[in-house]
Amino acid sequence: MNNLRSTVAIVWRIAIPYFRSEDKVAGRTLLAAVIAIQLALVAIDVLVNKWQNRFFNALQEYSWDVFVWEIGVFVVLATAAVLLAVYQLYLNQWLQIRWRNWMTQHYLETWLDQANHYRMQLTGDAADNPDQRIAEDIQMFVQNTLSLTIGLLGQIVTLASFVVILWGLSESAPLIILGKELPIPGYLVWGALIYAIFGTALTHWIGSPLVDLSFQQQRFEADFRFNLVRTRENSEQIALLRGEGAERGRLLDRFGSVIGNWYQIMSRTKRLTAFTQSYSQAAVIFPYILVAPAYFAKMIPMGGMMQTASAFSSVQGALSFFVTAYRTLADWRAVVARLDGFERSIESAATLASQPHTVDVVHVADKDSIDLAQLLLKLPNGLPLIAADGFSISGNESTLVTGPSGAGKSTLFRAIAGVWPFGSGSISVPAHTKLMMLPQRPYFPIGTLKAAIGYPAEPDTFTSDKVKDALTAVGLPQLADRLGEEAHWNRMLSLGEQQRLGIARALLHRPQYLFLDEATASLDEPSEARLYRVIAEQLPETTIVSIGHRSTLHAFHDRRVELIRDGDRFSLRPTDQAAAADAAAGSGGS
Ligand SMILES: Nc1ncnc2c1ncn2[C@@H]1O[C@H](COP(=O)(O)OP(=O)(O)OP(=O)(O)O)[C@@H](O)[C@H]1O
Repeated sequence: MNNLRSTVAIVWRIAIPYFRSEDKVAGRTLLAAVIAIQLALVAIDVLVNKWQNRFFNALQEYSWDVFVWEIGVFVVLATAAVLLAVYQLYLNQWLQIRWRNWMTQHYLETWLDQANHYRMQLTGDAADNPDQRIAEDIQMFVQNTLSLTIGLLGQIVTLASFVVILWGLSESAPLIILGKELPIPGYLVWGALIYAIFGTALTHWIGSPLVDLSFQQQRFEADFRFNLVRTRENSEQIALLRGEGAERGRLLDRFGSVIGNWYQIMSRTKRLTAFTQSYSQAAVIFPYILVAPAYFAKMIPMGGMMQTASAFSSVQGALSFFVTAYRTLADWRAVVARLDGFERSIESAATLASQPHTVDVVHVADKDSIDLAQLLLKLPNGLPLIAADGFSISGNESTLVTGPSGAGKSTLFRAIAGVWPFGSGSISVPAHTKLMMLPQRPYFPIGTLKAAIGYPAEPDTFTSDKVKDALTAVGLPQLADRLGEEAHWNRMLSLGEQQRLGIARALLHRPQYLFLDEATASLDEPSEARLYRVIAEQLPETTIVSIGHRSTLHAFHDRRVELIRDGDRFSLRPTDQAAAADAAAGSGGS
């Protein structure tokens, strides 16, 4: 029960924002229309039930005129039912796509907001495969929430309407057992109720493991798909390493989980279907058995018996809603749990950035330096990585950061960019200043070359001439004629070419601070030197901060700082101090 209550609370939390959003008028109107049609359909069911009484009595009494009239009545009722069903589905689908559209936009916004997507990965992300949650789970959530709630509402109204009819029929067709009349008021209603309670309890007992199995199935499917995408993305490496065999094994391993879980679902579903099918087959005959004695005792006519059977099946059907919808309910609860986990994961990634014991990145007006104060960067597991205090990167003073591999140079850049939350202390950066980070392997979205270079700006932000100039400046004039070509540029260009494109991006964006994290390391030294000269010429106002291991880079920077080991962490020191520290350590050791 608690479980059900918490699921309903979660569904409410996930579903209600749409009906309060800017699209609320359309959403609420469509929902109201779908509900109104559902109620109208129940009303038609009630009319058809009463019609059955008249129709079968006309048959029994060989009354041709009444028979023809009732056929006409049926045609009208059936036509109305068909039209209502068609428009209910149409409006339902319309509501689904609007709701899904809103939820997808909302999820994309919060997931991509303030690097939440990145922090979610860092924290070991409880929400696996966000792609699946956004692409598939939202769609399933919207579709199943609508079908289940509208279905449930329809069944409640059906129940209320038919219980009254069935109660009345119980009086005209009293219960007769072994020739004796048993005066139980509303016995047909009680019969339907006991039948449905028994069915629901057994269904739940047999089917409850399906919720977990369904959750796992969706996860395994998403894992398998994600690994296929990774194989496709890294196909060159796999081909060069002859890794196809290993890859096949790994993929089949993942697929094995899909299959294994599916077999469990099959076996559970088989048991559940065996029960639900027997249950609904028995439900066809059950009301006839109850009222047959009264019919054969000639206490009710044929029409009365047919009406009773149909009313009984409506009440029993409504009461057995959970039996028939169990499989959908199991899938739906799994989807609800997955979306809930995703929302929580985004929320904790967002709060992680603003917690008191994290790195505080403050934007200060009227200053032109980046200052690190009492900064201690940590790994996600809490171990210290880098300490820096009273350290500044002044505007217009280019800095080269060096240090051993794994010392935390890239992490320092991540912290300055405001995406590394683990640690304490503060980093103040000038307000309204454009910082740009260029990693060793720049990212280019799949699309036109022009859009890929200008990323993350809108594709038309830079004129084609400007982009061509930038390409020529970085030594890629041969790409200048291909600006409109769509491709997967990360896969198509060499790493050196990608790094040149990265610099072209910086030339277009003209940031005040440009952080180059081994962003030219794949180029030969003369080409690297040429690129640094181009940056200095074309971006004279830009402060360069580089990470690099080559000594040839020294010439292009005003000062050097080094990360040197200091106990369990690395400290940031200007190289003259670092050299002194090294010398001291050396003399101490000898
Ligand atoms: N997401 C992460 N989760 C856990 N540990 C991480 C994560 N990112 C980085 N690290 C660890 O932090 C340490 C510093 O990594 P970082 O990439 O900053 O080093 P680096 O000095 O730039 O190294 P290199 O010169 O080899 O590029 C490494 O030990 C790395 O394994």
